[in-house]
Amino acid sequence: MNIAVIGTGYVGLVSGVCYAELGNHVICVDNDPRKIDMLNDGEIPIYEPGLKELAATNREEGRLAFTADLSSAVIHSDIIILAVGTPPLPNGEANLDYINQAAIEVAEAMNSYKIITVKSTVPVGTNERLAQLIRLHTNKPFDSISLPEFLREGSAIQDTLKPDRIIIGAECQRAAAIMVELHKPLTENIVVTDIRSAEMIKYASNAFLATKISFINEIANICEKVGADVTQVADGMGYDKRIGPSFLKAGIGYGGSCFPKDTSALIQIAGNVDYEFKLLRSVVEVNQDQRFNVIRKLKTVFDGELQGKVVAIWGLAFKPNTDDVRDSPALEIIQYLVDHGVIVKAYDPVALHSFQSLFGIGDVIWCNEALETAQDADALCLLTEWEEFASVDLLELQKVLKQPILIDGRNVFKEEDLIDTDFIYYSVGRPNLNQGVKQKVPVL
Ligand SMILES: NC(=O)c1ccc[n+]([C@@H]2O[C@H](COP(=O)([O-])OP(=O)(O)OC[C@H]3O[C@@H](n4cnc5c(N)ncnc54)[C@H](O)[C@@H]3O)[C@@H](O)[C@H]2O)c1
Ligand SMILES: O=c1ccn([C@@H]2O[C@H](COP(=O)(O)OP(=O)(O)O[C@H]3O[C@H](CO)[C@@H](O)[C@H](O)[C@H]3O)[C@@H](O)[C@H]2O)c(=O)[nH]1
Repeated sequence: MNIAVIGTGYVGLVSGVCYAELGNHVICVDNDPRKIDMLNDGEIPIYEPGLKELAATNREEGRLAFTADLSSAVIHSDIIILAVGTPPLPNGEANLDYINQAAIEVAEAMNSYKIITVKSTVPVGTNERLAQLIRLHTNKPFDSISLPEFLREGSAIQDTLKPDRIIIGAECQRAAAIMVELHKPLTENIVVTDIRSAEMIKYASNAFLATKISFINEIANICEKVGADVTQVADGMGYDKRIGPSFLKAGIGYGGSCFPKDTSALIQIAGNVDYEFKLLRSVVEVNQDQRFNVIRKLKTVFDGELQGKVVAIWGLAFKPNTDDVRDSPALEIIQYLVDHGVIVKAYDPVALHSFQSLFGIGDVIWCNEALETAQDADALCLLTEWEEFASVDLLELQKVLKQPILIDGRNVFKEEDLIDTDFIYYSVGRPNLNQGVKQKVPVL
């Protein structure tokens, strides 16, 4: 098939490259000419393992191209995939300006029948509204498809080439059949639904996963008070097939460009039809507070006095294997520390540059290496579970810190890792370790 993908963010780029990998001819379009120049120079604007190599192969083999010329991409394609951003508005609703604009541009460029597919996450009813908008700008025939995307950053290629399922929301059976054919090589689990249900499946899935995370974080908070270990609890729960083991990692709460925005948007979608989504409101509230456990633990070890302390931060991205810092919990944690007179030293193996631009010059000491960050710090907080941190020599780390205080926001270390160290160690939902395993202390 000839496919035009509009928008070269995570979703547009990864799905464009993967459709090319399946043997289709793909033109990826962006209205940011710097992105297109980078892509045409063989660079990839985002950090995503394996993407650069896969893009290069498909370009070399003539199946993948990048352009800022939306019209010519539309003219030469049978399927148009809209993958532009739908970021949150201040009230939590999805901002549909980009997708409206992209739809109009596509309509104005149309020269013949097209299948117009929406991969962006959009509120229920948006596909129908976009179809009306398109009809106002063209008299050429088209069919609408809702094709929600479920990839995760950091494992986006694997998620796209081997998805758990493909959801195709369609009114027209012929267009649905073409989309089924396109995705057949990826999975047997292709579910065709009506358009509104497809739109809802995306929000419901993200909201459910966010609920699992807030649930386990609350269990972790209770574990801390009753002396249980949340990692063992989650493990024990996960064997129940009805529960499953995934998304039960307690930590500092979820971040990223999707869960925070999509949970807020779903609360708004419900509110717009006069339904208060109480459960999801609580999920968001729990998540918002969870990150501050790191601060509460720091306050406890420093007897409430943070002013003038040097705190090292390991990990800025909202999860490992991405340089995306959108809605990363690290942002608020660091801002709080800076606002309360803490000298913050921060490091991330990949996301440092995206993060730096969000802070004032001189607010934070940015470091290029993990141990250098910890040097002479009064405490170290681990906020993203990058592989690199798990393999650090803890005796070496203890030596460079001014005080051996480690707040592990992601439960990276195990009790046995701390044997022979003098760390005062706080993690999430597990017994605190005071001076290695020598003394277990009551939890905060
Ligand atoms: N990031 C993810 O992991 C992920 C996963 C699943 C679904 N989604 C959803 O997919 C959508 C895209 O997310 P993203 O993170 O890739 O977005 P993004 O904001 O990173 O990228 C969007 C791109 O679209 C371009 N763009 C905007 N308007 C355009 C236009 N008129 N013509 C051409 N290009 C245009 C922008 O320049 C930008 O490069 C969102 O709705 C998001 O919720 C994201
Ligand atoms: O057990 C867990 C799992 C995840 N997280 C956190 O949850 C956030 C999101 O993680 P993840 O879901 O792996 O990454 P995303 O790339 O944001 O992917 C989510 O959001 C995408 C955008 O909608 C969807 O496509 C994906 O299916 C959905 O998993 C991160 O901050 C993680 O640290 C936890 O705290 N505990």
